[in-house]
Amino acid sequence: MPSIRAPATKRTTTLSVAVKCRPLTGRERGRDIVRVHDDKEVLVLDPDLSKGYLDRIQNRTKERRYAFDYAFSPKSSNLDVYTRCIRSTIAGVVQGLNATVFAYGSTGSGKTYTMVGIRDDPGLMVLSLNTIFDLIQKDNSSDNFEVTCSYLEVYNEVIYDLLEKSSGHLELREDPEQGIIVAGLRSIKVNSADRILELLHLGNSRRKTESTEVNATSSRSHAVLEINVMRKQQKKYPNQVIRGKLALVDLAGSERASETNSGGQKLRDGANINRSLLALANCINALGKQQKKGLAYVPYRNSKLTRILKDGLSGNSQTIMIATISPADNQYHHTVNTLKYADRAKEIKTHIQKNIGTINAHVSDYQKMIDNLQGEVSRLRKELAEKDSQLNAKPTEKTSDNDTSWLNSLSQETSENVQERINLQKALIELEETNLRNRKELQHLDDAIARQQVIENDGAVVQTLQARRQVILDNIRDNDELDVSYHKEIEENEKRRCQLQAMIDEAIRNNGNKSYLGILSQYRLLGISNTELQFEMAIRDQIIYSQREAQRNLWNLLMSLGLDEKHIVELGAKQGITFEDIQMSAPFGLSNCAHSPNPYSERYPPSHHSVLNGQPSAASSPGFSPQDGEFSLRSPAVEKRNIPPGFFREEHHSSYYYISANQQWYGNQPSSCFGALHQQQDSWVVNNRQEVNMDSCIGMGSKRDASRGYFGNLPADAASKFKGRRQF
Ligand SMILES: Nc1ncnc2c1ncn2[C@@H]1O[C@H](COP(=O)(O)OP(=O)(O)OP(=O)(O)O)[C@@H](O)[C@H]1O
Repeated sequence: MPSIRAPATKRTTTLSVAVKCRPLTGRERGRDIVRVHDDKEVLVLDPDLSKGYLDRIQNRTKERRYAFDYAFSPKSSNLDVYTRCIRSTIAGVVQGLNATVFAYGSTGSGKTYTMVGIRDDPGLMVLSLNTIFDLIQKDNSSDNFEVTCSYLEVYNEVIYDLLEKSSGHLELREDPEQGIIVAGLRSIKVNSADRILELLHLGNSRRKTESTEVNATSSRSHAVLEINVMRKQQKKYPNQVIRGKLALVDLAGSERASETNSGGQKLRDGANINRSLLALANCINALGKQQKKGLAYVPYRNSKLTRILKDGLSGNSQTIMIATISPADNQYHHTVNTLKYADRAKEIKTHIQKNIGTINAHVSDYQKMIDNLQGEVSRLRKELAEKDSQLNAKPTEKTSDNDTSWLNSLSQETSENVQERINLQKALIELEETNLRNRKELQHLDDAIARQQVIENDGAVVQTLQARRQVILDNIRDNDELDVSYHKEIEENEKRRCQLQAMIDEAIRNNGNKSYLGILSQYRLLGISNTELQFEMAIRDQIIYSQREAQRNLWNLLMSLGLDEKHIVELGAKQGITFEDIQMSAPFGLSNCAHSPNPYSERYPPSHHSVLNGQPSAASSPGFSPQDGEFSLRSPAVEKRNIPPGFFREEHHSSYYYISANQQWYGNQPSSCFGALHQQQDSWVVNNRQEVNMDSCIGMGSKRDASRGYFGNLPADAASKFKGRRQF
């Protein structure tokens, strides 16, 4: 009998930003221009000493002032940083939460010093590890713990395993359950902080560093240390596993070629470092914008670094950014630049939830359809492996070494070309998805404006709607530009594919060796079907991911309809579904719902539209529900009353089926801003108009929604558009 797990509650949290200013180093001759006030404020003075009082009051100086969650002066030690802004987060990792700490700043600003540290001032990596093992030792439950650790670097857009002596190139893979994973990365079981420190030192000795003008030991790669803590319960839920993950990231520093005085390989490294940091900065920008303006496309796919950091930037992670700066006057531009990004990062929201699973967490834990999809994935994988081995089969007639190496490099290039194509196509899908929702909202806004104008020509409501309309138009324009650039990249990719094909055709024409020709043409055919298979696998992974989210929504919906856990379990049993491991964790932000008349409001997950930490969330009002196509303005009075939020996916993508966030509860029945809700068969209706449909809550790509086919969570028009373009 299939069984599903009750989903853990998600909590929306804001990325914490700490700024750390290092002392002037012995190599620096400059003036100290950074001041830290009240442990939160950073003031950067104008490096030009000639500017006086008059310039200042006339706003002609380059003086800049910023406020952050935490700010540390050069006198602060790594332990100070750790105690104030990291330690409490680390405790969550042992309880099954994910956390990311990353240091961001220009070259020589103190990132490695902060993350790794020195003997007398151990860095955040060392301090965090000590805490994890301390907490495990002090834990007085009977739970079993297992700690594993991996350490990688991204150098020139290639991933290496720092725990392997001579690591090959590693690839990223998207797993529907775990998100982005690095295929083949070694994960070592460890029993003490000392053992991890040993591994850390070993890894650091393998890391690519160079001496530059700015920093004697400048890191040329981004390093990610990941610690996984698995907790197996012994008593209450013996088959339950809780997994926490801590990612500690030491980024390479941005630099100017003129400053680092580098050439050749160093210059190329610098360009690559800057490119990936630019990709990170673009993601930070887009995420910051998203919080202020709603849907904006976040270009994670533009670098390996941003793909690896995706969870830390917007997914399931409590994230802390440590922006490191130098106090020297000649670093003014770098310092202000770092602070600008740090300031934007303050807006970023992530959504954390406990990672609870079962020891036998397996596909069979999910509904039958997911089983089928998963089965198909393995079938395709097998087929792929078979085709790969056919490709590698030795030719009957011996080919020369030259031919073999030529074939190998051709094969390598073709597979890179294919991979790039898949990445671009996936990015396009996400982009189109965002745009479709934007256009749908625009359409509803136009309707709402027209309706409202009948009542009041240019009143406050119309103005708010129009302001929102402008924001959506801006987003659409930005996304369209991005769309054009992706299409250009696809054209380039296609050109290269044709060139590769022409090379093969040419070889076929010029080579008299029959079996060699056979291999070449077979290779070409298999290459094409390989691409198709990989693509189908990627799409299926996406569907599985959506299905799991749909299960969460189904659970939440049943809760919202007033059923308690017991009822849901009974209902599930009647349908042949077993709900197990019911672990709805303590509700978050309950204080905000304290006056809710709904007896079940405490179970509600937080939403974009809810009031968080006493602050209305940025995405609130006006409210738009793409699922039911409804647009509504909530009055401030409604906001203040902290209505129980509705249910919807919290990720910015794939949120087609969220349910109206405007429901309020009176007595035992939900109502909405549009009027009372009445239950009619399996859906709720508002004044006879369908509001919440069970089908739509069960989700996209469900059995009842077969028309979506492979394109699971894409609306049919996006899918058909995409299908039309699909030509490898
Ligand atoms: N808080 C600090 N106290 C004393 N010295 C520091 C401090 N922070 C950094 N330094 C010194 O500043 C120099 C540069 O630091 P570090 O190597 O950590 O910079 P980085 O940002 O990692 O640079 P890159 O991006 O080039 O790798 C080093 O000599 C380091 O010892």
